Amino acid sequence: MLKVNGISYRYQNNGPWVFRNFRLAVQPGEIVGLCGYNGAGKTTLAKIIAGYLKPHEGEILVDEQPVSSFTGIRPVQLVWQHPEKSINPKWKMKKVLEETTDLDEELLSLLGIKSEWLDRWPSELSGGELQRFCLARTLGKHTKYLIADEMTTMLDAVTQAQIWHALLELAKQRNIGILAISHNQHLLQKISDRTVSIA
Ligand SMILES: Nc1ncnc2c1ncn2[C@@H]1O[C@H](COP(=O)(O)OP(=O)(O)OP(=O)(O)O)[C@@H](O)[C@H]1O
Repeated sequence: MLKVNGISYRYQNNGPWVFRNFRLAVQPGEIVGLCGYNGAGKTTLAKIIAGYLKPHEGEILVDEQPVSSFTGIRPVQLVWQHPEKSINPKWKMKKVLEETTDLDEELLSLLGIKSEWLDRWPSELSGGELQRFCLARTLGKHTKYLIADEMTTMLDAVTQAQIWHALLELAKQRNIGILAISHNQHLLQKISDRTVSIA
C-alpha cells in the first residue's frame, strides 16, 4: 500500500503551510482521484509523494518502507502535465525510453506508440505523442504506484480518453495504484474508484 502519513510542507521556514497533516492511502490497483483549487498544493503533494521534495512532517511509505529509502528506480513514478519540459530535446525517443526502462513492445503498443516514432526527435512529435512516451518510461517493471499530475490536461478529448483507457487497462493488468490529480472533476469521476480533496 502507498501511505501518505500526516505530511506537512511549506516552501520557506516560517512561511505559510501549503498543507498540514495530510493523509491518504492508495491500495495496489486502486485509482484515487485528487482534486483541489488552484494553489491548494496538488503539485507540491505530487512531488513529495514521488520523492522529489522532502516533507517537514510526516512520511511516505510504500509497503511500510519509507519511499526515500528505495535506491535505484523508484516504485512511485510521476507524470507531469508538460511532456516537452521533461524530455531531453537532444535525445531521440528510443534513447529517452531506454534511459529508464527496457523497450517493452507490448507496453508501447498498448500506449499507441508507433515504432517509427522511436527514431524521431522530441520536436518531431505532437504533445499527445510525447505524453505517451512520458507515460511509457514511468511504467517499468519496478513501478507500483503512479502519480498523474494533470497528465492529460493539455490534450484534446479523444487523445485524453485514449491515454487514460490504455493506462487503466495496464494498471489493472499489473495491479498498479494510481493517484490521478486534476481540476477536472468530470474526468476524475469517470476514471477513479474514489476521489479525495486536498482542501
Ligand atoms: N517553488 C516554490 N516556492 C515557493 N512557493 C511555491 C513554490 N511552488 C509552489 N509554491 C506555492 O505553493 C502553493 C501550492 O502550489 P502548487 O503548485 O502545489 O498548487 P496546485 O494545487 O498544484 O496549483 P495549480 O492547480 O494552480 O497547479 C501555492 O501557493 C504556490 O504559490
